[in-house]
Amino acid sequence: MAISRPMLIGVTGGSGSGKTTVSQDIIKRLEGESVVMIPQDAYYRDQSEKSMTERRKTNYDHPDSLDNDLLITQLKQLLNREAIDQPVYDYTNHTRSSEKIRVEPADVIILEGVLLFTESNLRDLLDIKVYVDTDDDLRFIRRMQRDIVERGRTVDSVVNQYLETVKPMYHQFVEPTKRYADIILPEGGANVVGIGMLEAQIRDILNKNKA
Ligand SMILES: Nc1ncnc2c1ncn2[C@@H]1O[C@H](COP(=O)(O)OP(=O)(O)O)[C@@H](O)[C@H]1O
Ligand SMILES: Nc1ccn([C@@H]2O[C@H](COP(=O)(O)O)[C@@H](O)[C@H]2O)c(=O)n1
Repeated sequence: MAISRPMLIGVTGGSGSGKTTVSQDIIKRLEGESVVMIPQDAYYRDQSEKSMTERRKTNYDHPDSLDNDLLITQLKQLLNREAIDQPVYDYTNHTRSSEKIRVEPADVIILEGVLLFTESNLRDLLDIKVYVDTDDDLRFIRRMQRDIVERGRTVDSVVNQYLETVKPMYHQFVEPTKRYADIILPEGGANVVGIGMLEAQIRDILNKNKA
């Protein structure tokens, strides 16, 4: 039985904090329930008109780099139980790919991304706000390993980007939004107790809405 209104959970925190890991763990724990995950990264602006040199200079940790209007429109569609055609982001080429993913509505929508709580229009849609809080050094190490293996980056490019934009923007735009969180989850995916409590809260809301 579907619940009356889908539940929207926002999982934010710095790059490499474990947002994706936590979100995937929640989805695994909620097996059998109707759950979908939306990455905010899919809504980075299209830059196909720009040269590769220009794309490399973009500040991807500033709120203006994201098309939050499209994200909010599509979230409202999912909340109204309408399917969406979600954009797909290509990190190697720093732009949207030509593909789109059809996402069907679900009872639980997990939205994860670095800049979820900066804009009140987006924040106000979230039923549960989670901030994954992981030390800067761990986040940097994890990002370095991941970006080289999965996002086509070099050691130099990861280090330069981190010092020029990722770190200063984190302290300017991301970390201050911790105060909006309902739940602060230290250590991300390793925090089984915290994730278990989040799972219990989601199940509680689901069961109340099904009754
Ligand atoms: N607790 C952890 N211990 C070790 N590695 C982790 C842990 N959590 C996440 N990672 C790894 O760190 C990288 C970044 O994690 P991810 O969940 O993608 O972070 P985010 O979505 O916040 O950028 C991934 O390669 C992931 O496998
Ligand atoms: N072309 C791009 C677009 C984004 N990024 C970085 O992605 C980070 C957010 O994703 P996480 O999975 O790490 O949360 C963000 O910090 C951007 O710097 C990029 O490097 N290139």
